[in-house]
Amino acid sequence: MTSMTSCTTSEQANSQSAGDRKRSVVIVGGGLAGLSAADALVAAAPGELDITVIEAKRSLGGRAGSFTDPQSGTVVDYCQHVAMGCCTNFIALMKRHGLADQMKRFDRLTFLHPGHPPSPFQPSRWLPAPLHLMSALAGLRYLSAAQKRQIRRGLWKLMRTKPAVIERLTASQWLTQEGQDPATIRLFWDVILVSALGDESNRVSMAAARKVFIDGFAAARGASDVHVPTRPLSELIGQSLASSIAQRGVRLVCHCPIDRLEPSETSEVPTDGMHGGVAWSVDGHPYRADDVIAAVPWYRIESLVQSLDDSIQQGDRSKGQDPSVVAGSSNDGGRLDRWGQFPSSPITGLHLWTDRPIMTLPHAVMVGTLSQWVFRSPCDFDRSSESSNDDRYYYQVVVSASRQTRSMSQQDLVDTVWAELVHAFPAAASAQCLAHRVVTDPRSVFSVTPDVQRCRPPARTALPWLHLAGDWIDTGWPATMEGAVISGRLAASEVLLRLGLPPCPVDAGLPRGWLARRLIR
Ligand SMILES: Cc1cc2nc3c(=O)[nH]c(=O)nc-3n(C[C@H](O)[C@H](O)[C@H](O)COP(=O)(O)OP(=O)(O)OC[C@H]3O[C@@H](n4cnc5c(N)ncnc54)[C@H](O)[C@@H]3O)c2cc1C
Repeated sequence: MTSMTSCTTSEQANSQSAGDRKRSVVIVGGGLAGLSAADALVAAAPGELDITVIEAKRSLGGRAGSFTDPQSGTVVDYCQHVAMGCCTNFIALMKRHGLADQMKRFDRLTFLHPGHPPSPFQPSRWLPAPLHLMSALAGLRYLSAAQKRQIRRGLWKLMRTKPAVIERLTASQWLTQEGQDPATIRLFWDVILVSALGDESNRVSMAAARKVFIDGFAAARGASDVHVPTRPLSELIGQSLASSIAQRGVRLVCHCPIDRLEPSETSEVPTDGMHGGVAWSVDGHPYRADDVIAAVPWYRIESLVQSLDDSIQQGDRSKGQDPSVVAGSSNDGGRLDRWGQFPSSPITGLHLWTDRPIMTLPHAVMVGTLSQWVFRSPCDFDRSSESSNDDRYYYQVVVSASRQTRSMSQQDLVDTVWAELVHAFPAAASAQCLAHRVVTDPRSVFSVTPDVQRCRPPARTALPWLHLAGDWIDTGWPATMEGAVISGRLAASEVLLRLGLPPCPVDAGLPRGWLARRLIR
């Protein structure tokens, strides 16, 4: 990509003379949050800002990335990502950059339980939300009539319950309290929650769970559609999205880890009486800017801002503000040591290459098995497997909150998953698994526990020049591409407010249907 530079060739980042100097913004971290912040800034103040995104790795996109399989040379995602229809800010970002057609939308899922025939799950396109879910729920053949009644009762109660009432409870506490039996929790609520929140119902906050079921299913038709990338994420986000943002005038610097952030002590960053900041690269290069957005994961932020800890704690920017909305004020949300300690949850992607096709469905949700989702090669959706000329067929099985796999050998894991696939897809019985690769990121996502939910900071910090982005800040969303994109827009808004410009809007989601507006509190 021509618009990207590496650390050593990026001296021009600070080279403008004072006279023609534009106000500068450095964004540390080139994942979706950092790219979204750059996109929002360049759109809100075209030509007015000197924007640089600095990324530690050789490529952009962060966790939404891919690797090259050394055996076949094919590029596959570390882990399959999907967005739901309710992820309107992420989808809008892709649309703005002409990439929406590279995500394929599915309004029908298939649930597979080993003891039952396949269950299609397709919400009605005609009934108003939330009634549109009823026929889909009725079609889940592995649930008994009594379990479906329990689920309908639970969903009804959830619609009538305000998030504040349940924010201190875990999902399993609330579900048990509301009379959901363990089998119903395991076969229905957990199936959705573990894949949407990346963690189990006995850990995640019920308020986060409510968001999944209300915003992701009940509030609007189309909210539960899944959008699946048809190209590897490294191409879609790391290259196409990043290039498009660069073409609008954003400088991208890769392979340049930032060591620490400091306030600027020099007049090189003349400001409105407020100092800017300096992002120091590990090789000692200073990137000075009026505003710095730290768009790194929760487990990296502490080391970056360590030297600022005191000033963040003592900053007086919160004067006149609600203390609960300013990171660095004395509430829990401002405790730097808390952010770094957010618990994480692992997700495992099991990549399998077979000698023949094993499934014709594009993807399926697997229930009551170690495997949770299986995807056919997303690049293959528009071709039937039978007509593909490739001599190997690629599948990915995803296991979220995969702590239980830690005690399994890789071979045991592959054997277990393969046996589950053979049971679910008879064609797999005659197929040979030619190669496999297991990729587990132990810090895939932060766990949205009730404690974490209370401590997530806003984009604004007590230091006027420093703003936070990343899926872990307080966006109201769990660790998702949507949360990352919103966080970037919130951080960009802080920069714009300092410039006296209006903040950039955050899309509030799909409009609720008339009945949903009446029923959902
Ligand atoms: C296995 C897995 C499966 C997932 N599945 C889904 C899914 O299906 N749907 C969904 O919506 N979301 C999914 N997610 C979550 C989604 O990937 C993340 O929420 C999102 O990508 C986070 O973006 P981010 O920019 O906040 O953080 P990141 O992507 O982590 O980006 C942060 C960037 O900062 C860089 N960085 C860190 N330290 C420094 C430094 N010192 N200097 C410079 N740069 C630095 C990192 O290299 C990285 O590129 C999944 C995540 C994982 C890991």
